[in-house]
Amino acid sequence: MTPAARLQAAIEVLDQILDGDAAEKALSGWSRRSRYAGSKDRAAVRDHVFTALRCRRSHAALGGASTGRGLILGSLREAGIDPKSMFNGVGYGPVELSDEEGLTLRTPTSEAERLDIPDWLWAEFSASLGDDAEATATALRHRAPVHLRVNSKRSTVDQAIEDLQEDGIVCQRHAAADTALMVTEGARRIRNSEAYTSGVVELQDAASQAVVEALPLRDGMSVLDYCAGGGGKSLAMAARANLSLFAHDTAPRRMQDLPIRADRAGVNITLLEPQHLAGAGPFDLVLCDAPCSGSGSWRRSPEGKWLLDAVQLQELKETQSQILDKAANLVATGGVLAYATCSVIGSENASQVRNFLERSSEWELSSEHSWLVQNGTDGFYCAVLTRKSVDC
Ligand SMILES: C[S@@+](CC[C@H](N)C(=O)[O-])C[C@H]1O[C@@H](n2cnc3c(N)ncnc32)[C@H](O)[C@@H]1O
Repeated sequence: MTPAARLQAAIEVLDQILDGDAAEKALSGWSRRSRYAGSKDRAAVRDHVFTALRCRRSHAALGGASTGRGLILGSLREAGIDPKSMFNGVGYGPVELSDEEGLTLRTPTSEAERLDIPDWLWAEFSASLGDDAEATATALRHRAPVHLRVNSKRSTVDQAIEDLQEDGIVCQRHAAADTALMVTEGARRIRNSEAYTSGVVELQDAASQAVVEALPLRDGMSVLDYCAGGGGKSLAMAARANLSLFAHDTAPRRMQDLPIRADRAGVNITLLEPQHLAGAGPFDLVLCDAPCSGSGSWRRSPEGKWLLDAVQLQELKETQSQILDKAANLVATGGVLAYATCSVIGSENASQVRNFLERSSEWELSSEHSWLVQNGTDGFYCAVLTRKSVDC
């Protein structure tokens, strides 16, 4: 496919997404219909689509319309490419620019529009991040790096780097966590590599790994991953110590791949169905990787940025505080409750923990950590709380 034909394909996929389809569904539908497209074409179309979704507001302004065509036009203008070189009706590329499209060049007017944050959230986003708000929003407009976690049950970091190199995947250590690697070349080969299929590495953002590093895990502890989802944190915890480890999620089907992943990693994780939670515990440590706005990972899932609204954010905060209360009851005296989100919004993070501490006097804050997107990871927050001993 020519570069212009790839843009036209992205326009069609974006129109489907703007009509309500999920990005992955629209992209896989296009791939199925486009047998002529090679792997480089698919990757390029995907990149165009995700760039447009990350920068949806500013590119719509620059392109004059919130349509696939407007977004792609806006992205060319931001990149300093003359749109007429692509929108020229040649081959399978986009048809020529109309007079109106040729003229439209509205630069974003507000901070929120320029930085691609929804208006309703801008005040809270900027208050939460203070001087870091602009850098965070800017980082969220760009593609996320690919990170791997080296499974210390299977290998060392140096050995994993060598193994990956043999499969054409070049990595370097990431400063955020001692198990974290950043992939600099060959990311598309990961899933077929020997290191991945044999459980030496897992795909996981470095901040997710850092959250697990911040937990005081020791051999012999009983641990519950209360919001386990696909089990990324469970697997990372299992690799750090010999634990009696349980995974729970209110939607157990989200954990369906966890047994296979645990097998590949050579670790044991027991799935705990919601109906068995009441009789379980107490645990030495409970991790709540709570459902949240996902604002720290919007560069990976940019649709979330535009789908979230104020009502949903409020509902998420209510769920977060209920989760804290329920999970706290499962922790043994002297044990640890860890609360984490991939959000950069203060009311989902430190404020939740402050409110919890105000209503639960037997808890104290042991440590608090946050990771910023502009430092090369997803945005994350984690608080580690300790249940005071009875005689305190
Ligand atoms: C941020 S995701 C977890 C990601 C996962 N820990 C990982 O590292 O891959 C949050 C999870 O919380 C679950 N969840 C939502 N409400 C819950 C609740 N009230 N109790 C337990 N889990 C809940 C969701 O189904 C979702 O899988």
